[in-house]
Amino acid sequence: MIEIRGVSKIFQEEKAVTGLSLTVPKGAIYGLLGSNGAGKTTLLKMLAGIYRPDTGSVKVGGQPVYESPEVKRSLFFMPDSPYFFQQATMKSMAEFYRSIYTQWSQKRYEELVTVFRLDPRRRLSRFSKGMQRQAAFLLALSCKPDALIMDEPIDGLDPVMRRQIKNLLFQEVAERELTVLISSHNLREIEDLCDHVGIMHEGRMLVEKDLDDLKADTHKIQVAFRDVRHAAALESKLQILHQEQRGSVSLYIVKGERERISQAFHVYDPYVYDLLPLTLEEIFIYEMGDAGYDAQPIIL
Ligand SMILES: Nc1ncnc2c1ncn2[C@@H]1O[C@H](COP(=O)(O)OP(=O)(O)OP(=O)(O)O)[C@@H](O)[C@H]1O
Repeated sequence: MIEIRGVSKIFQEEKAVTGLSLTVPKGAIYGLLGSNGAGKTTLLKMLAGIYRPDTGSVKVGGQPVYESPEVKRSLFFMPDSPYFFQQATMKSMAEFYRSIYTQWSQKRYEELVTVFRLDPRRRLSRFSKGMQRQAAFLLALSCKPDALIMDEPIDGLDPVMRRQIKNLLFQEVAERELTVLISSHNLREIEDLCDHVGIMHEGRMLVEKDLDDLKADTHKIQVAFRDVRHAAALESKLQILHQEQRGSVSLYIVKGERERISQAFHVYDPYVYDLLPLTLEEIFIYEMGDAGYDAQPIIL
């Protein structure tokens, strides 16, 4: 559905995105993670047809986005702060979107107005930040796009609304194979929502995987050896993302196949060996550390 191939974007001297490729299959929910300034918003704006890529191609349904108004009408882009016209109400924004999106569903709009309990005649500028977010979702879903592209969409929503919106997204994906691309720093949200994840850093894609595969590929291991000198030998055999000592127990974050890792450790006959589940937040921090983007101590 979404195919980005070798895309680059430079602003003045600033390389925002460099030779990046990404694929999102139809009906998938893809989470785009990355450090601040990694190029996520720039990538989303190229995908939405707002920026023209300097090199490479951005296609949706096989058609290039930037050149095609028709393809743009099949997408809905939600920027990190919702944009509405001055003086606009939800009703007037609905009229605007209805005139642009041929797939607009008035029935869906009315259903959603009832669910969200927002007054369609009230000025959007008088809504709270969270209510504006809700209004943006409501309008986006009423447009019935084939792909929904969202930059930091969860910010400012209360937990009940988050669950509500998550359920609505799942429903759209299950019923009509909506394709979703979300950029977020909220890893817990991404973990709950997404089936594919990409991690960006300095304009490039560091890792791109199925979330289950990503978790299956990175492991947290607690181990204690009878002879501590064994630890050094392991470094040449395994891709260790992180290691720390907690008394006599060592904690390792290791990339690779579970069985192979277990075999490598068991050569040294550890008296403790536990494989523990890893959260997406841990994977993110260790992957970024591996790319040289470590959390430095900031207490001065
Ligand atoms: N319009 C612009 N003009 C000049 N430089 C820009 C512009 N937009 C983005 N950049 C630069 O491109 C790089 C990537 O920015 P971008 O906003 O895409 O990152 P991001 O991953 O969305 O960051 P964050 O997570 O902090 O929101 C940054 O170095 C930024 O300064």
